[in-house]
Amino acid sequence: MFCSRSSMMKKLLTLVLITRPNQVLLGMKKRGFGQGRWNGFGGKVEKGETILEAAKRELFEESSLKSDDLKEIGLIDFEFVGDPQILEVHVFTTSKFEGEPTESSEMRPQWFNVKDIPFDTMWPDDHLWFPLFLSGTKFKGYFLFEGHDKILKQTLDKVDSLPDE
Ligand SMILES: CNc1ncnc2c1ncn2[C@@H]1O[C@H](COP(=O)(O)OP(=O)(O)OP(=O)(O)O)[C@@H](O)[C@H]1O
Repeated sequence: MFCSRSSMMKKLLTLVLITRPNQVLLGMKKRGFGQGRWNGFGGKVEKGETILEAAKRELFEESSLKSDDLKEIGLIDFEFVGDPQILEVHVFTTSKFEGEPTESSEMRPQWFNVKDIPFDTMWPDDHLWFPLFLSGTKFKGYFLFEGHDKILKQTLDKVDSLPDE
């Protein structure tokens, strides 16, 4: 199979943010990448599935929620100094879902008021783009990290549409 240099260097990931009036559902990551931080639900896109399918699957695996209404709202590239692989994170949101948030081996879900989002215990990029997500504005971003706590470079732009739509 032919893989272009850019696709070889990219890892596709999903991130799903579930909302209800004035609240957002976050999960405390219990293990693996981003352990100890609140985040949306998501993970790696597996072979043979679309990005949207991966988003739905990870949402269900990590929170027990199902949704057929995920809308892509953001696209973020993350780069880490010393690592050639870019993480391409597709951010989805919906307020239409079924089920009760349930703790999984990976995530402990909790509703947060939008005025009370625990940015101090989240990835440092989140407080920069959450306002766009919360206001329903589509966005594209790029963040260069040194380690997991420091952003060295960033871009963040509002967009009218995202490539996969
Ligand atoms: C650097 N700044 C960041 N800011 C906000 N969110 C970030 C992030 N970097 C990664 N993310 C998200 O973190 C999850 C990791 O998922 P991750 O545990 O690696 O995937 P998956 O569940 O497939 O893993 P296992 O195969 O079980 O290890 C995934 O939603 C991804 O979008």
